[in-house]
Amino acid sequence: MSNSQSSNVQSIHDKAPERNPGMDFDPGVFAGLRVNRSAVERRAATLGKRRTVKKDYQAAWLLKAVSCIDLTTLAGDDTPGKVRRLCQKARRPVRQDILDGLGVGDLGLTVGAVCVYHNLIGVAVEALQGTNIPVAAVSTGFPAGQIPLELKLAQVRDAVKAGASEIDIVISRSRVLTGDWAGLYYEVKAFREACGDAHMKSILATGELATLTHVAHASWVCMMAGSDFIKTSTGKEAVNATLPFSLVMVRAIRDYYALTGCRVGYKPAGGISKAKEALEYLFLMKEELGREWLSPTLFRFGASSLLGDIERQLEHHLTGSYSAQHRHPVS
Ligand SMILES: O=C[C@H](O)COP(=O)(O)O
Repeated sequence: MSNSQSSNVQSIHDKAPERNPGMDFDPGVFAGLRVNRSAVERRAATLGKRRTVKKDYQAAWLLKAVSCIDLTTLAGDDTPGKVRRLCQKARRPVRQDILDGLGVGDLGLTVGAVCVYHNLIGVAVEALQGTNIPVAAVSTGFPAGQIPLELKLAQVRDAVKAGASEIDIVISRSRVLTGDWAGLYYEVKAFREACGDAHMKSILATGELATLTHVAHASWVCMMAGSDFIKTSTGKEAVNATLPFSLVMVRAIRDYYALTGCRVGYKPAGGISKAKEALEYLFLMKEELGREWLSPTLFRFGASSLLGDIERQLEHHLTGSYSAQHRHPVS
């Protein structure tokens, strides 16, 4: 792999994060927007098409994907020990012998963040001391969000106090399903204020929003209310991240940028476990938003098992058994 390819992976990780100040609630901006499902699905299908790309570029893109992972554990059997092990992996996500084999030496490569439940924030903060890896905490009654607003706000403030610098909030799906866009805006804005200096990612739970038009409108409202990232799913819905949901959301991000000049990040999450899928998402970001969004400051995968497959594919890449099914047009 060339020096410029490997330094690209490291330098994107050191950029300052973007912030979104939000804007006044204005339903006129999105009310007329309707999403054509079949057009979106046709476009999504093209992202999954196989084409070949030079093996060196493939490895560089997989390393970039690693730097964009929110390495996640959100399970009932999470323990302090499990979170400490995850943080160790976050510090050195790819085995040194693989990096040496790729010719990139000591890249200083880490994942984008470690994402945990509220009660394990302190453990993760301690285990990541001395690194610049942020701790992300899921909040506001994750995953369903079915608790009172005061409890949600208290949870956000508490997570920040415990050391989380990224807060993944869940929106109230009922506000979307009943068309209460102003209610959604003021709720998310209150979360934004409770986050203080922490970054806020708003989880739409797209699989529970009934229509792609709702996904587009909810994306707009969350961005207007000051979300730094919009995120598809909790990983707990029946349908989580998909390319059609992603297309709708990144196009809303593109249009919000055109209107406000502000870059909002994107986080597909839930069920993304294969290197090939990661490449499809990177391709989507590059095609729809441009290279600027191919950075952990503006793009994250929420994933608990993706890193393992990427590491396996990088290893296969070295041994020459990198499978044709993983070739994909990402450069
Ligand atoms: O936010 C992240 C998701 O909960 C992770 O979902 P996953 O376990 O399907 O990768």
